Amino acid sequence: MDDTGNKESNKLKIEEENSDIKVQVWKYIFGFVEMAVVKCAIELKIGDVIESHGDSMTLSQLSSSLSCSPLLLHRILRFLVHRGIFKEEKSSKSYSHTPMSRLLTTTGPNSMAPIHLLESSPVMIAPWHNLSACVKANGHENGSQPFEMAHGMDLWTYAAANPSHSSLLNEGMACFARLFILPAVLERCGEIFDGVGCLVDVGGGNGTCLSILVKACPWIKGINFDLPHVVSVSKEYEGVQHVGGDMFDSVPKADAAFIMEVLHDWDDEECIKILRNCKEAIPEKTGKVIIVEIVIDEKEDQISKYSDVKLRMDMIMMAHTIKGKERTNEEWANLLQKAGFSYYTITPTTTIQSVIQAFP
Ligand SMILES: C[S@@+](CC[C@H](N)C(=O)[O-])C[C@H]1O[C@@H](n2cnc3c(N)ncnc32)[C@H](O)[C@@H]1O
Ligand SMILES: COc1ccc(-c2cc(=O)c3c(O)c(O)c(O)cc3o2)cc1
Repeated sequence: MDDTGNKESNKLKIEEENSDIKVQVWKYIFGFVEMAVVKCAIELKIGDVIESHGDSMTLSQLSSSLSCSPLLLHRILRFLVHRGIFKEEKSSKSYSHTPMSRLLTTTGPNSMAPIHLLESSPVMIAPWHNLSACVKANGHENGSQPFEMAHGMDLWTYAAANPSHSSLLNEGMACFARLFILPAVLERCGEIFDGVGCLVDVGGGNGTCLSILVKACPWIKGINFDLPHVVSVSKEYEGVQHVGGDMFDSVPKADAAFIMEVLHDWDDEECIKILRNCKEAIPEKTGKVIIVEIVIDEKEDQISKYSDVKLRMDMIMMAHTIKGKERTNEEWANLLQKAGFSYYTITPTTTIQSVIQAFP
């Protein structure tokens, strides 16, 4: 092809790429719209009403049940149906559930509402506005945290001072444990709990995780260890003892320690302190620390369908803690070595987290 031909084909390629970019750019500019409209659907209880109706519902049935504008409701449902949240049956002009919309009911074992309402709450959105300032400020010593800039204290201090937010946080985390992580851990590596008589869940939240584990592994006696303001309002579960304390001081003794989605909230120095206290709590010869956390994919051949959400979680840690982060295999190895563990294994699961077992 002569020069003119090359120039023309390059011009076409750039135009094609540009037209694609001109479409892709909107998801960054208006990315918040999906979160906000799903939040609206949850607060309207659209999913709950369709579920309790037991079948599909027409727009007028829905709008009268929800006491809301049929015109606005139609436009919200049109937006949601377009992305597979609810289904419109053209013949009967009615709406029914899809697997994704079932996650948006406000109650029941499949509800993701608590974590969505947590992430979309003003308390958790506010820190994002401080991100760039904190990224700059942390270029030097003692930079501030986005959450602290927004609320005057860190996430956990705020939760201790605001019981309603603490409940939203704990219910949200429990959602993830119940719906995603525990099923994935038990499916892929349930044998890690064989022979464990007493298991302490460090930073276990409201005990949901242990309540599921002791049902699946009835030989386990669970100790749910978290801050006093968390365990003091936690529901009682058979086989689970709630213990309040500070993981930076000490961890209750057990055959094995379990710590899920906690270490990523903290920097290396704080993680080493927590891990050393976990190591102190277990038998030197037979004990282990079971860590459930994201392992960031570094190499091209590790990239998976979960790679994007893992990086999103790393950004959430930056916005909510600045000190916390998701870690790569190498970073986990470095942390565990500094905390005095002799060896570790990493087992991927069928969700975004992996199971890291650390042995004294
Ligand atoms: C992100 S949540 C994870 C909860 C639970 N492991 C899960 O995955 O659902 C982190 C937990 O660490 C707890 N936590 C924070 N600081 C703590 C401390 N100093 N001692 C004990 N627990 C703490 C919080 O109260 C919260 O329940
Ligand atoms: C799919 O499994 C999960 C996804 C996300 C999370 C999760 C863990 C956290 O620790 C966490 C957090 O600390 C936080 O401040 C936040 O806003 C969200 C969040 O999500 C767990 C499991």
